[in-house]
Amino acid sequence: MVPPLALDIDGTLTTAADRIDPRVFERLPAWDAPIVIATGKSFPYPVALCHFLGIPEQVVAENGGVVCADGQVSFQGDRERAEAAIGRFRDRGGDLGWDDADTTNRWRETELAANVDADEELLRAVAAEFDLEVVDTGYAYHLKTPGVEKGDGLTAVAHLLGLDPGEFVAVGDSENDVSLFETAGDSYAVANADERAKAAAATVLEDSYFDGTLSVLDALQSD
Ligand SMILES: O=C(O)COP(=O)(O)O
Ligand SMILES: [Mg+2]
Repeated sequence: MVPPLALDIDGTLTTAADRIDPRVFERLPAWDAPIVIATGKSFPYPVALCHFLGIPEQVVAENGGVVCADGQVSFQGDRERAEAAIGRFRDRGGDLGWDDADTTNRWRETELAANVDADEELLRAVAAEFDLEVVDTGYAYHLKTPGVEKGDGLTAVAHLLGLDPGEFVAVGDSENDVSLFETAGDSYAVANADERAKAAAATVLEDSYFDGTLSVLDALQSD
């Protein structure tokens, strides 16, 4: 029997070119245990991924800010505080680095994100003034409420599914996956992972991006 999975998106289900690896569409729907998609992206992205994979909408979005499973959704974190902080960031000349549509933040409910080209030092200074924290995923800077974490989201989803979070195997690539690795029973960092993720994972994989994730799926299926 294969274990339930907690999978990050960016850097983990993607290629080096930031696309979903096409093999995700073969392997995830065929997985014979629950899958939780745990991401820093806003809620519609993992929901759409689950929808088009044809798997249940079991999702941790916004780094733990949004949790969805069993037809229920809950929220943690203070978007208004993040908005106030971004107001001050802009007053001091900061720019989040998105276009007018800002599809990165448009549907965000509990935190806000800046482009990796944004002024990190200014963002961190403003975050400290508002008792917020900045998480660097390598794909964006997330201005979030401390204590809201993917790992707690996984615990919430697991309980909704009648599972223990320790039954899950987690795969991820960046510091926003550290809590996921600490919560799951086993954890893997892909080879492209940042140093914090590598230090927190039980195993650092030889392969990068979805090649690394696939090596975990193959090994779990042959156990
Ligand atoms: O939203 C991000 O910055 C990264 O998303 P991820 O958690 O799926 O890697
Ligand atoms: Mg990632």
